[in-house]
Amino acid sequence: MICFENVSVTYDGEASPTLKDIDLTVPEGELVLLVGPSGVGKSTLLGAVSGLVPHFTGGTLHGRVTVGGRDTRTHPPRELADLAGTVGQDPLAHFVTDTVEDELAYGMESLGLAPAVMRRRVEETLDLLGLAELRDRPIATLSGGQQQRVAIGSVLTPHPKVLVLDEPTSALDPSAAEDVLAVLQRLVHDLGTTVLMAEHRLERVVQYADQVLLLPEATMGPPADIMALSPVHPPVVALGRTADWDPLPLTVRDARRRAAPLRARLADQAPAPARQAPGTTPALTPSPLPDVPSSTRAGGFSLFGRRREAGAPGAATAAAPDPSAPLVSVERLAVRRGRVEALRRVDLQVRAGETVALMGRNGAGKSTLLGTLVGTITPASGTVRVAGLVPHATDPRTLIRQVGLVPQEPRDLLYADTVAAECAAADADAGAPPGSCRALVAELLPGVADTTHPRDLSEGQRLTLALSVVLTARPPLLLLDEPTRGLDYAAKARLVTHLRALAAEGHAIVLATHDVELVAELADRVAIIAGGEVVADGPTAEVVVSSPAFSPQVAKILAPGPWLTVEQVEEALR
Ligand SMILES: Nc1ncnc2c1ncn2[C@@H]1O[C@H](COP(=O)(O)OP(=O)(O)OP(=O)(O)O)[C@@H](O)[C@H]1O
Ligand SMILES: Nc1ncnc2c1ncn2[C@@H]1O[C@H](COP(=O)(O)OP(=O)(O)OP(=O)(O)O)[C@@H](O)[C@H]1O
Repeated sequence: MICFENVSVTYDGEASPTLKDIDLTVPEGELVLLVGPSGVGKSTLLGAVSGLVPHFTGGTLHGRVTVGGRDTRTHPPRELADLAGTVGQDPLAHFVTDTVEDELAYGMESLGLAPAVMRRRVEETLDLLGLAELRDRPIATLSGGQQQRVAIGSVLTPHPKVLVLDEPTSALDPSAAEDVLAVLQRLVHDLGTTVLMAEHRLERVVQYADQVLLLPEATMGPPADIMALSPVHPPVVALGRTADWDPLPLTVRDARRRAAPLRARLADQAPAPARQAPGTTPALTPSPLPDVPSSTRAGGFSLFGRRREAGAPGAATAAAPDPSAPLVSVERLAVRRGRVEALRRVDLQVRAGETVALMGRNGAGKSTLLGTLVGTITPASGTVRVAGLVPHATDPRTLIRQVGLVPQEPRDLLYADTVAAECAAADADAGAPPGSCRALVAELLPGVADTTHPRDLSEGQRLTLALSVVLTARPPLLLLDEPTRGLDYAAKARLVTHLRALAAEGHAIVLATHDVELVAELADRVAIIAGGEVVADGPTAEVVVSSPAFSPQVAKILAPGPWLTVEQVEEALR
């Protein structure tokens, strides 16, 4: 159904091709999973199928890509719309209408489907993707995960023969991801739809794949064969490799069947805490917490995406911190966003050196809570204090000394024309030695070019740049909203090492994430938010294992043992 014949893609200004001599065939009615390290060219390959590469991205494509027999070089994306539905990494770029219901109907309207058919499919899709309550909502007011569901729903309604999906579950909560994958599997099995999907969180998807395509080699084969050699693989495969299980399990169920001897070996041991020893320094030499920068960044944006009032004097002064007091103190917090009561009766305390994960369904209120901590969202009632300051009433230049946010959309933080310029501005803002931010980018994700425009970076590269900009400022409180989209497992591991080291130095970290594996590796505590309220708050090991949706794979495989990560098991077996 999809054919690549000797395909190479070279972006303008690049010396070497991003994709080189790719030959492959995706058969009709199969779900093929595209995997590979961050920045290897997965989105480029998907873009060549949907026709976005090179029609919209620029660059040169050599060779031939056909979808259902149509050559994507001579058929621009609109001439493929009846055949292939595409969801890219940025749902906002995808939307053409303003409300959820209109967006679900739009693709069918352009294809001229009968109104009765359109009505039925919109209703079906609203139910399938849990969007019924949001049907009249303006898309701009939805949470990140809610937007991603709408983007997926809008390509499902026209029933295309081919679906091209770029990290379709990256902003979804674990159960929403399962729902979406179950829908895709049903389309593949019942309607013979062909799905080509790139995804980093293989623990969510690998069991649904008929074949896996690994870049940069462009090797394609059965999932177990490819996972045996792939540098990117989910924890279940890493555990299988550690325990020498053959054949390699791809699902928790398969692994549990083999795990009895391993469980017995581990029975009298306790996991080492998944933390770096205190005093271990991060790869970058720590600089003192920055003073208020005298320069403002070009465009006047602060590190948390708010326009600075140039020259405005500080509205509040930082009180000398009391070391015994929590760095973050939230009491009886309520927040309204339009008609929505996004948070109510929220209490949360975070101390210096603690890492707290906020988890919960899409739309639960996680980003809203981070927004109140960084002062971009004003409470309706209750109190929020960060280092003794009231964030929404504090001058950004004062607050920036205490708190930095990597937003869910890293683009919101980036405005320079090149990676190098972005990093230089971050160093200047933070008062850090020149080169600090650039060194951090290189440490977290090697291979990012200095001269690339942040717009042209891959998803993982762009997130790494945004993370580096904020981490360079080294604020006492670090807020990270879904900090692993687009990151491969190795980049995630390096980020975890860096964040652990910062926590060991006394920085507090609050992250909102659906990445249960990251939480298992990193967080001391987990707070689960549901319907705007904190419904659980406790040590990671206790909270995540009490809910299958938030449990990492290792915990499920080795239950009732207390193990959360492959790293802990490896250490115990040494
Ligand atoms: N329009 C463009 N112009 C120039 N370079 C580009 C453009 N789009 C992508 N690139 C570069 O091509 C490389 C591959 O990017 P691509 O987005 O295809 O990677 P990816 O495998 O999807 O990454 P991720 O896993 O982070 O999403 C990256 O180095 C990126 O900087
Ligand atoms: N500007 C807005 N106007 C109205 N409602 C909004 C607005 N922004 C967010 N909301 C609503 O507030 C609620 C909380 O949204 P929030 O973004 O905090 O959720 P979240 O837990 O971060 O979700 P996700 O996991 O999908 O990112 C959701 O119901 C969302 O639809």
